[in-house]
Amino acid sequence: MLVPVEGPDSPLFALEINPEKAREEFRTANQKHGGSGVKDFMDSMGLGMLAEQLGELKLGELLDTPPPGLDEAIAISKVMQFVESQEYSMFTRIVFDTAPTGHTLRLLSLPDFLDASIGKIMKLKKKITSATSALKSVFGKEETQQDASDKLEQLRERMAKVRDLFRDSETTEFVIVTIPTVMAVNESSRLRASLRKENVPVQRLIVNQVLPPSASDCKFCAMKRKDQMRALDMIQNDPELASLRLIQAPLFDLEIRGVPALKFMGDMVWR
Ligand SMILES: Nc1ncnc2c1ncn2[C@@H]1O[C@H](COP(=O)(O)OP(=O)(O)OP(=O)(O)O)[C@@H](O)[C@H]1O
Repeated sequence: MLVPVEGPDSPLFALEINPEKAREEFRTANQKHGGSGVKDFMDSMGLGMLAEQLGELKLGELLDTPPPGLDEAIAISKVMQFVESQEYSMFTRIVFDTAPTGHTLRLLSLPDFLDASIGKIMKLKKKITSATSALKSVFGKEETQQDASDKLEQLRERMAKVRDLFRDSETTEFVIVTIPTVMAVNESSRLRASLRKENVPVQRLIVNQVLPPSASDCKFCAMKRKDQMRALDMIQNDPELASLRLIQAPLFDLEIRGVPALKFMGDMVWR
């Protein structure tokens, strides 16, 4: 559910997406009208053999052990739902906080893969539907199996839109956020390379938690800062990252929590 962050008049809203729950919705729709429902129905008519053959198509299993990245796809699909809905047209900006790099990359390369997977699921579904509707027509049963197929088709259409939205530099920007360590910089470089391959627009790189120059005689701080400066140098010399607009965000001595703190930090980062 979309909730205002600061009370009723807040211009800032937040929403947590629970992919597991969304997947459950698909699974339930499938089970109700497809999977076991079909098998029971056919069993009751002495057609268990056919049901078993259909069972070998493992439709249920496809949803139980979804292809990698399906969770992210569903999350994005939910966001797309909001982008399309009139109710959400009041928003000027939608910030999508992605999962760690590996998931994000999977997500970006996913639409094509998923398109094929959904296509496969739907083909199987059609096979089952035509086999059972022949039987149903004999008994005059009108139950439809549209629900699950419709949801999959919807998911597929949304994925296509997401694919386009992510690549539209007029409306979308992918902001990479990293920290000044060698490992994080290397990871960000790989991320940028992958985003480039996928034609996703990137302009800015935020380096968070940069230690301010030490005013005191803190040896640890001086060492740490030197270490961070090395990572920052790496960014300047990295073929993937050097061309990006670099924004440094200092490490604050307090944990950034709550709207006033976030606003304070935001004002510094987005000057
Ligand atoms: N510059 C900063 N100064 C002080 N605290 C910070 C700073 N940046 C982040 N933090 C704190 O570090 C913690 C983790 O931050 P955040 O949730 O932004 O990280 P994240 O990388 O997005 O995490 P995840 O990968 O789990 O989403 C939070 O408690 C946040 O307040």
